[in-house]
Amino acid sequence: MTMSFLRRGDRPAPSAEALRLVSVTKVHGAGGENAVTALDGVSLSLRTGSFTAVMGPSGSGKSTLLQCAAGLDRPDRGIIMVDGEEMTGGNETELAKFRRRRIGFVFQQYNLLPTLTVAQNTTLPLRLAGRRVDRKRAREILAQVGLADRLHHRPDQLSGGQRQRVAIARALVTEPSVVFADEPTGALDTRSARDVLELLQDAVHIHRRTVVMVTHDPVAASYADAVLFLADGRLVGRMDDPRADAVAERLAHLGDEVPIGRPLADGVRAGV
Ligand SMILES: Nc1ncnc2c1ncn2[C@@H]1O[C@H](COP(=O)(O)OP(=O)(O)OP(=O)(O)O)[C@@H](O)[C@H]1O
Repeated sequence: MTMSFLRRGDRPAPSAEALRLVSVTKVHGAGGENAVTALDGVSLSLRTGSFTAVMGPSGSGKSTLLQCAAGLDRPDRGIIMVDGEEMTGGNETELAKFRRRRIGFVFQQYNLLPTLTVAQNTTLPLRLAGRRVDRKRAREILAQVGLADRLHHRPDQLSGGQRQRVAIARALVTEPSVVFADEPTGALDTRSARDVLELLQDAVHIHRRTVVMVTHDPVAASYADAVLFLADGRLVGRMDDPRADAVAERLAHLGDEVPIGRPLADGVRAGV
């Protein structure tokens, strides 16, 4: 990697809130006989410049949480605020605009466009948002993720780890308030996974982005500043400065826990 990254413990000063969820509920198939409550009154608050992992058993609602928090899906109830601005109001066009301005995504399967070059994939969100494409900035950001010499390659000429680094550059190019990563290391070998996780750490600790990452992997989660644990659509625990072995241990006992947080006057739960 070409970037250095700060040691854990070198935290930014306490600051503004990047993401807030208030009593967010999502029912898949609402009204039908197969309705599933995937999120059940989830409230949380994440500060700007934090790196949070979301973990929980299969079916606990992690992807649904990410999709709702990122504005890719709409909750049935509750409020989502990004940088103090409510995302949950408005129509589809407004929501898409909001997302393009404020949100970045990294997916497990990269989701790069195969016919575009690395540089073109990276700047695509700027073009979609009708913003000026600053090629120098794109080159800089690709250099930061170690791909300065791959600008004109196409995705099928890259390794999985390199593709995911393009996806990170693409997520960061718009300088979003929050980057959501859904199993970003799920398809990678150990070494490439470490590179990707270090880049996400850099985005947080050097560039003060806010990252929320869903993962099944306790080692990946240990790169975050904190882990939130979900079970049955509810937040049931939080671990600061997570170590992989402690995360694995907590995951193994998740079913034993009760939802955390006592409702506060404004409806936000304490402790999350
Ligand atoms: N489109 C859908 N229609 C019906 N039910 C759904 C839909 N999407 C998710 N669910 C259900 O909602 C619950 C939460 O799903 P979700 O995908 O958010 O869980 P997850 O924690 O991300 O799981 P995994 O770790 O297996 O990816 C599950 O019971 C799932 O079956």
